[in-house]
Amino acid sequence: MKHTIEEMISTAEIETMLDRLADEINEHYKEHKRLLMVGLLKGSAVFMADLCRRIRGHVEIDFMAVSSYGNKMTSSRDVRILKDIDSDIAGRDVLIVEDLIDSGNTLNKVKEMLMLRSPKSLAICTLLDKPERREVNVHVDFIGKTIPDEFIVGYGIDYAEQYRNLSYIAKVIPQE
Ligand SMILES: O=P(O)(O)OC[C@H]1O[C@H](OP(=O)(O)OP(=O)(O)O)[C@H](O)[C@@H]1O
Ligand code: HPA
Ligand SMILES: [Mg+2]
Repeated sequence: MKHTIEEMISTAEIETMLDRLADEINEHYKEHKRLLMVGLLKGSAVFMADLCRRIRGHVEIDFMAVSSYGNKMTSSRDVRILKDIDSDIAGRDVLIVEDLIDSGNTLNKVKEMLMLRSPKSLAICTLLDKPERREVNVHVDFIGKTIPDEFIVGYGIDYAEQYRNLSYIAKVIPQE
């Protein structure tokens, strides 16, 4: 699809969001023993790298790969688990780190799967939330920013695998 992109959230604004989210997470988990941060590949890789370095105490990171969008702009609702986490999460405090919640299908599926493994707690942190697009309800504990219904890219988030390397977040504008 022919398109252009337009900056929506600057690098400086992302930094401010990261600092605030880290403050909230550090406060929430101040008594924790071994927090496990679970990122959903590939979109959350950049966010995870920046967020985990702001979290204090014993922190472990792990990744899961799930994909529902492929090269399209709408959720297939068929959320496929491509790679599972390596860690045993029974009895652990687990924080899912996600770049973006759109329809909610991805996180709904991941949360359901991880809950079956009896974590001590399971919370969700997302950099961006698009509530207008929700198809299934998911409780989100930490939100960087609520955004309108635009297809976005950058800072780890792609359109057809492009733009993950941008240091800012942009919206995609389709062209004739
Ligand atoms: O709330 P949803 O409608 O499920 O959409 C959100 C998910 O979609 C994108 O991932 P995608 O499946 O494109 O994989 P990627 O992270 O590898 O880009 C994004 O990174 C979220 O994980
Ligand atoms: O806005 C988006 N951009 C990129 N990937 C996505 N997956 C769900 N929503 C989006
Ligand atoms: Mg994607």
